[in-house]
Amino acid sequence: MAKTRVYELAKELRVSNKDLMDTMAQLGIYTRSHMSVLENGEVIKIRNHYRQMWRAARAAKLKQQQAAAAPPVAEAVAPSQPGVEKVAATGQAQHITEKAATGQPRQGAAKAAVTRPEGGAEKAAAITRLQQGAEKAGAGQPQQVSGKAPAMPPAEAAAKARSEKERQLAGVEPVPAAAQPERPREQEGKERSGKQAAGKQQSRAGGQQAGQQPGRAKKRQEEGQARRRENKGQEQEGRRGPEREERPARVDQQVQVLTPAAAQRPAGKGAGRPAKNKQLRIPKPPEAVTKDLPEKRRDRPAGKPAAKQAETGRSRKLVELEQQREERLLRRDKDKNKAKAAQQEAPKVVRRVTLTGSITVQELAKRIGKTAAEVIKFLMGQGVMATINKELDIDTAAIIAQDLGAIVEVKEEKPLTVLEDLPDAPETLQERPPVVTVMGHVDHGKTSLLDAIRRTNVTATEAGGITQHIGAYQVKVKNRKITFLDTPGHEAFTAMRARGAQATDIAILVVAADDGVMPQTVEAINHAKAAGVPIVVAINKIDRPDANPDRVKQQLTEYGLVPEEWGGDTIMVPVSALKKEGLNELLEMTLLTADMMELKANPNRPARGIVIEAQLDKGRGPVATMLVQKGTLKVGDNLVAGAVYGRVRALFDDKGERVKSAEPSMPVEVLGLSELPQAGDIFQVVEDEKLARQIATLRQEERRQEELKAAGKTSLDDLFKQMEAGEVKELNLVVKGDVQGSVEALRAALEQLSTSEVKVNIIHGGVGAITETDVMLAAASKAIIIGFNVRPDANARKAAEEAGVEIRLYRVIYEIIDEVKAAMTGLLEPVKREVVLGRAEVRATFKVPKVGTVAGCLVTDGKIQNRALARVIRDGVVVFEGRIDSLKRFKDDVREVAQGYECGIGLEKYNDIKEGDVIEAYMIEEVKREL
Ligand SMILES: Nc1nc2c(ncn2[C@@H]2O[C@H](COP(=O)(O)OP(=O)(O)OP(=O)(O)O)[C@@H](O)[C@H]2O)c(=O)[nH]1
Repeated sequence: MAKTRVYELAKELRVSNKDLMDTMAQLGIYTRSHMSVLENGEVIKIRNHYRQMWRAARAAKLKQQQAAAAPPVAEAVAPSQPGVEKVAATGQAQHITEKAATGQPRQGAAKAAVTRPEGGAEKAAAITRLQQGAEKAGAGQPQQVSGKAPAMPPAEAAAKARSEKERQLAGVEPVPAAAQPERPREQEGKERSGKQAAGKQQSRAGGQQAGQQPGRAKKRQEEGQARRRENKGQEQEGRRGPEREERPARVDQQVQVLTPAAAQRPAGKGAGRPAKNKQLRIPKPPEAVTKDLPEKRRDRPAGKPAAKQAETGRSRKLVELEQQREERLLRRDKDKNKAKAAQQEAPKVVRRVTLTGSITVQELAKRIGKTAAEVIKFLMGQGVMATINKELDIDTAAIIAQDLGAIVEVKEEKPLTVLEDLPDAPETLQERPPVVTVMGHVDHGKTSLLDAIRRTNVTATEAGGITQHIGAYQVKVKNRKITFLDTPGHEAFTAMRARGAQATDIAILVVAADDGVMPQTVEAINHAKAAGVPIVVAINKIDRPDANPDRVKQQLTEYGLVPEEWGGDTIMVPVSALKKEGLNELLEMTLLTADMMELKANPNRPARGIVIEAQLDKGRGPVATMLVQKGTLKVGDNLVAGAVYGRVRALFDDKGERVKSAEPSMPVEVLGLSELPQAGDIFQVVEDEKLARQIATLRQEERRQEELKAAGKTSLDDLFKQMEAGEVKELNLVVKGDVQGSVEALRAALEQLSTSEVKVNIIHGGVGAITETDVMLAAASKAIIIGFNVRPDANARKAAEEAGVEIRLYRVIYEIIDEVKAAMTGLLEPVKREVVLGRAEVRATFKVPKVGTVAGCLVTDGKIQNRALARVIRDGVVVFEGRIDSLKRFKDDVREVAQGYECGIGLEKYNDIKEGDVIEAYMIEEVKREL
């Protein structure tokens, strides 16, 4: 579709470019110049605006005209419709009389000037002639007619119509058809008094007589010629069939019954006509006509049969036939008008439409209660060619719907992948069990404690103990439940947090009373703190002779955990998992903490929760352990879990028993998923499987895209950019060092770098190599790992790569401080980037004395430069990195060899080159950092 430029639209709307651009600005459409291209929606909006302005102006003018035209409309006559004029022209004086008496249309006169500008001159002349003819025919006193209300000469009428049109276009109030109000009165008077208005034949005879009168012959001849010209065109139209006759009916708004004046019509041939023929049609206001009728129809002159008859002097028979035909058509018009009036009387239904995105023509039509054809027609009117299946953008659709009479509400559609977690009304919330995770240093007794709790509180009633089926279970304490996530360590914890999910309400930190606070204890504290989860400390192994709970308490204060008895707010319970001592107290304290947290959920809603773990079962397919957080999960529910979907086929509780539903905080094993979800994925019940599948598919695609990007994580290099963009307000760091002293020093120095814009947060500091756990914590907290004199182990490196966590390694403490500082101020050193120059494939190898092994190569890609950095790649693995030592073409040393040429390459201090290896030449380029 062709684009519309501002100046084109200005031309079309007949306004200046500046005026148009001013109006556009009012409409909120801004363009640079008159050459700017406008969107279709904008063009429609502007056109509609102008159209509305014009309508308003016309309506105002019409009102003024009506107000100015006293005496009442009933006395005015100015037949505006082709049918009316036609009847009059055939000499049917009584028609004119009736119409004049019912007062049709001064409006019509104005309309003739307004809406039929082109034909205005001719029409004015025709009207004048018709009136003359009618008067003569009716009264038989032409002298009186001409004396009282001299007919406007055609030229004058044409000029008048033209000036009327010009005024209209110029926005000047047109003068109401000044000469016309007098005529109807005359006609009416004459026709009422004179019995001469007896019928068509008489009037025709009158016309003929008048034509024979001496002195008038010339005038009649002129008029006859003018009429011939008009009627020629009309005759052609007449041949197009009844369609033409129907047109006035389309314009009509209502049908008026016979007026008293018409009822008193004298007897004659016309009197024998059915009463329905005397019904008058009131035309629509001019603007409606202008809108509804195409230009060519509006321009059409009228009065065909009268002129035709007068001109050709056809036989009476013919005229009668014609008259009958007209009557038939008028009857049809009347029926149509009746139906139309009935339609118009019916209450108008205004549709309310909510648009959420693009929509097809067909769908829009359906929504606004129109036919597709109506919408297409509207679009065509705006210069937009559309098919039924054309997709309309939301703005265009809104404009169309509004213009076609609907009330439109536009709502942007949320991406389908995001399932909104609707908040529950406070009154729907009910208390739910707390979800607890046990954390602590290795061998401090996490597993023993979980076991002891389970055995004392779950198995007590069941002989022979219980086999735990899933990675979570519930225990009962004083008729209240506590849910334990059986995932010792931080893996599940951090994995979940990395996905933005938080399953845990409370963390139980296990510290062995004989061992005290250890590195993983600190890690656990930092994890819990980063997640904002309250900690209940279980000081374990108090049965041990060397147990020293107070020392543990003392150590914990260093990490901000101060026991209640020392004035702090951390609950610390001495326990022995081995001896099952203090367990109830620990559980009670846990419940107390939960009470303070007021953990509530609405069980009466579609379930939502977290995937705790998932595995593929040979017989049962994907099996996921899920923790319901809100609502109740039921068998048969359709759900989406991360990027997978499914329908709950069966539910099993922590004892492996089949259940029908799972309430908030209940862990449950779910069967029926399409694939394996990931730990930490959020699951949500949706209405139907189709929607679930749709969301899951979109999420899969989204995840793929995210993996490709692997960006979005904080990195020191673009820290400043992220700070500027307001994306980063806190710089989270995980600091690992070789000794505790350096870690502490680093922590203090880095924290001091905090500014008003960015706070430096050391979320974890520890001694030893960078581990996978560090990476997981960093990933969950969007942190950067700083390694001082330590290196990441293989797993950590891999995990960091996968999670997109940045690990920065240093050997000098000041370097760390300087770099973080520089990153925060956007002044980091230029980035070094590798640029590959080219590749060469080794086709043969030669041993050259004193030089070593030389590779005979073909440059397959780019170029190879002498002394360039190079690496040898064998089966996709880099086996050597160094520099090109020699480069020869035949026996000559060359600086570079281009693609497609053979060459000999010698590598610096590397002779183990083999046939099939690829030598990649590259250089390191310094790229200036962009702020
Ligand atoms: N004396 C005594 N020993 C305990 C107690 N709790 C655990 N242990 C012992 O401590 C050792 C480690 O206990 P676990 O429960 O495996 O400790 P953990 O923290 O789960 O260890 P990881 O699973 O390796 O992280 C075992 O030999 C337990 O028997 C206790 O309360 N008293």
